[in-house]
Amino acid sequence: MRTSWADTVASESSGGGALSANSLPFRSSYVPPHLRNRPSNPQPPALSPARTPVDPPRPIAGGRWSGAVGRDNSRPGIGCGNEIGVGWNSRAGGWDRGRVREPNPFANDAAAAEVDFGGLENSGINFDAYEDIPVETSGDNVPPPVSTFYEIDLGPELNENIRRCKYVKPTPVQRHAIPISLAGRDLMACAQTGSGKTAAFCFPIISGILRGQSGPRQRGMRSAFPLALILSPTRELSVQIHEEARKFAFQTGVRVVVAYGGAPIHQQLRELERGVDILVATPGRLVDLLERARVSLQMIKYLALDEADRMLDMGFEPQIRKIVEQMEMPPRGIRQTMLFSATFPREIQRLASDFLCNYIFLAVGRVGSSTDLIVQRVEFVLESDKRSHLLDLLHAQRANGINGKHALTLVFVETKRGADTLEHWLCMNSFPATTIHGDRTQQEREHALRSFKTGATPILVATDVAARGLDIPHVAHVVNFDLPNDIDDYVHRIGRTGRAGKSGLATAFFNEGNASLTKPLVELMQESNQEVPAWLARFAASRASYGGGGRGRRSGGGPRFGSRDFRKDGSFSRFGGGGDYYGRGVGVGGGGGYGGGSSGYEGGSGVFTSAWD
Ligand SMILES: Nc1ncnc2c1ncn2[C@@H]1O[C@H](COP(=O)(O)OP(=O)(O)OP(=O)(O)O)[C@@H](O)[C@H]1O
Repeated sequence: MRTSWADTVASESSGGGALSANSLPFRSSYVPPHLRNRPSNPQPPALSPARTPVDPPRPIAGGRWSGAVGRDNSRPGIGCGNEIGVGWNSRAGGWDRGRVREPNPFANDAAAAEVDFGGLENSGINFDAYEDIPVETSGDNVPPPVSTFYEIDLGPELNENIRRCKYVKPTPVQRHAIPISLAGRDLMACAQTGSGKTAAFCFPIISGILRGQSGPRQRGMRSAFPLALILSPTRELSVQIHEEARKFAFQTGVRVVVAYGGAPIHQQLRELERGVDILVATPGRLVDLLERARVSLQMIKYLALDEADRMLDMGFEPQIRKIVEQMEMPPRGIRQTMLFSATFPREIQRLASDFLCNYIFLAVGRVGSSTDLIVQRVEFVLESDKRSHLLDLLHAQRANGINGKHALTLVFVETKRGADTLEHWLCMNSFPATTIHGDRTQQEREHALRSFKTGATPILVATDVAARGLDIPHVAHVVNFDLPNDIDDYVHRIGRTGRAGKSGLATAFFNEGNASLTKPLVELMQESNQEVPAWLARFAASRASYGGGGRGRRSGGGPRFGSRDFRKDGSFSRFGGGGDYYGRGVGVGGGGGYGGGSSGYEGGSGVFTSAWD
């Protein structure tokens, strides 16, 4: 039987394999990391009564909120009460690893490595490609970056898992974001697609939980009390973050659970009942669990919003606001909040600042820019010619053997129906394809993604539900069969290729219907050192000359790449009270493609629902 490397390492680290599976004591109750050094407490936790924002959760003696005991003075939280407890709970020797029966989260990696991608795979992560990238930080007392993981005291278990993930050195966003978060600071971080943002927020959370000493929690309680909440806009992305976080938390005792819509809730409830330290969720399902009182946010210390600009976008913001402000979550300054995305329009930054306290703004590369590793091509294709043009591309790709025999191609279209008909047509023309969109059942969506990832159906036709965050190795080509109306959506879509330092190709079919995208597209291409076709440059110039440049963005004017941290714009009002910034009154609405169904998340009739539950 094949044994994975991670299995071997895991059995070595648990005592050289001395314990057989049969000899493992039955794990009768979930013991959170912060309790490993304590005598077991048979009493259920005293649940705090409902609190107002000025009445934070009751500090637990020696806990992070006490502010007096257990503080690591070398890394004080700044200004808002964020602070880090000392010491590695598991380091002190109280945790019996042999007690934890945990499926090996690295097992799928070993299986995936066996799929033949024609020599494409892991030719090595080339993060040197990011070395020269400009980095901007703003805010008070920004902690300095690190160069290696070992400069950061993440703890032995996490370091071991970093090694298992084969991460040799931190990516630029990790170099900056991890020390900032470990110092207890709130963070708004913008870094290019595929640059390692997931680890950048997961590592400090796991490390913080291992250091912390929160209140007790027992298995079988009706409500689960996670310490960290990671919200993401789509089910598939939540599943992916969960898988990643489980790898990072492997053998640490930190328990990660995922909750998302479209999947049976009872199974998720059972998982929650077994205890949870980090809850990864989509907002809709989370609200459901909160309303059923099956999850309580009272103990949340860490809140991370992945794809934060999407989470605070038009239509979604009220739900996030409800979760963050009306569901007993400790207020900002008590919890630590981290927002990550590759794009951060200024008005979304403004909204986001409501959730943050004296935060640091971090931009790795230009805000909203795309990585130079993606070769971007724009071709003029009439609507009526799109199918035959796509077929030509695919035939050429097949004939040239570009990127190996199982190179994956991701094709973005505007509508769910369009996705189905294109998939059918491709299959009829001997190009095995599958599709993912909001009208498919969750089971179908997950099956489609698996089939694509393994190369069984090397073409995936998708709506924007697949545009953000998905990390699918071997996507060699992204085709924008229908371009989005918003340049940020374009950035995220093409970011499904050219990840983790690898190169990729993105082809866009452009015609008069995409006129509003011309200017931002040309700007984006120029700043990513792409060759702009002469016809496109002329078209952009002619539109500019009669004032129809179009922004294709929601940003409401101003230079696109001016000040990155909106606090530097000078266009916001600043009120006292701990250095937070309020610029409300600038709406997010009005054009930009967010109501028209082209880039909305599966919102039929302008209603954004199905990707959210
Ligand atoms: N330090 C590292 N060394 C090597 N690989 C890494 C490192 N950090 C992350 N990766 C890998 O890089 C890939 C991209 O990471 P991730 O999905 O976190 O990117 P991202 O910045 O969140 O992208 P997106 O903006 O599209 O969501 C993943 O396969 C991840 O495992």
